[in-house]
Amino acid sequence: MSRKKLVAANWKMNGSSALVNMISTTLQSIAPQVDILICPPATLLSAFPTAHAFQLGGQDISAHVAGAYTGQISAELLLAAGARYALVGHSERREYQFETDQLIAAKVATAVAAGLTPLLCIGETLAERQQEKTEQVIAKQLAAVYASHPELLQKSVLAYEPIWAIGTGESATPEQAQQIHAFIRAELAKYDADAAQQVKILYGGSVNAENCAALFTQPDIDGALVGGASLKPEEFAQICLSAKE
Ligand SMILES: O=C[C@H](O)COP(=O)(O)O
Repeated sequence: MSRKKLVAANWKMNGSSALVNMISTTLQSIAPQVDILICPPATLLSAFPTAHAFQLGGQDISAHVAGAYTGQISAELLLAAGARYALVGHSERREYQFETDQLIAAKVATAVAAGLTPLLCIGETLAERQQEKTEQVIAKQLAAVYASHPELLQKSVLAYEPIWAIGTGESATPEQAQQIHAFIRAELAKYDADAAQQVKILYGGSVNAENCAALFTQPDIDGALVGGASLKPEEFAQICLSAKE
């Protein structure tokens, strides 16, 4: 099964209109050759030029459709601002905003119902890895979303982000990542065997221009979710080019 690679940028709480312009210019010639997604802070979504060959995404989405939810951003608002994807369940939201598996499942369903592609993030902490609980943790995170709603899988993209590798400079090795990606795909096959073969599973955690090529050669790694390196247009462009088939 060949899956086209997707390289996604998560700017987190960084960025500026100057970076929007720089990245748009830098990616102009690259974007048609590889699937690229930029997830800037929501306030910058509308700053992107309307004609661009990459996709835009939100970094989060409300589980609610509309209403009195101060500070939250609905799927409809994201769509109106040009987004076609939304990150859901990033570990920083699970940790700092206390997001539960149940809330994350509701957000995935809300995104799909509105026509946004959810990019669901999963992964284990260092302590969980050291206690050999990685597979158990990931199986639970996946089951929370797909066990009762397997139809959501064919509309999803996933990202495996070991929390110990995020922003630390210590990426998982290609072999470590591949092992977990294969496990994720096997778990997903329990819910929808066809969709499990087609779903893109990105790797995230200290991806940079040096380590991306080796990660992209692994059979179950379908791209990357890039944090820090996505704020450097030239380096991000190199990562995107490495993903070219
Ligand atoms: O969403 C992106 C991930 O958290 C990875 O961040 P990083 O590339 O800075 O480690």
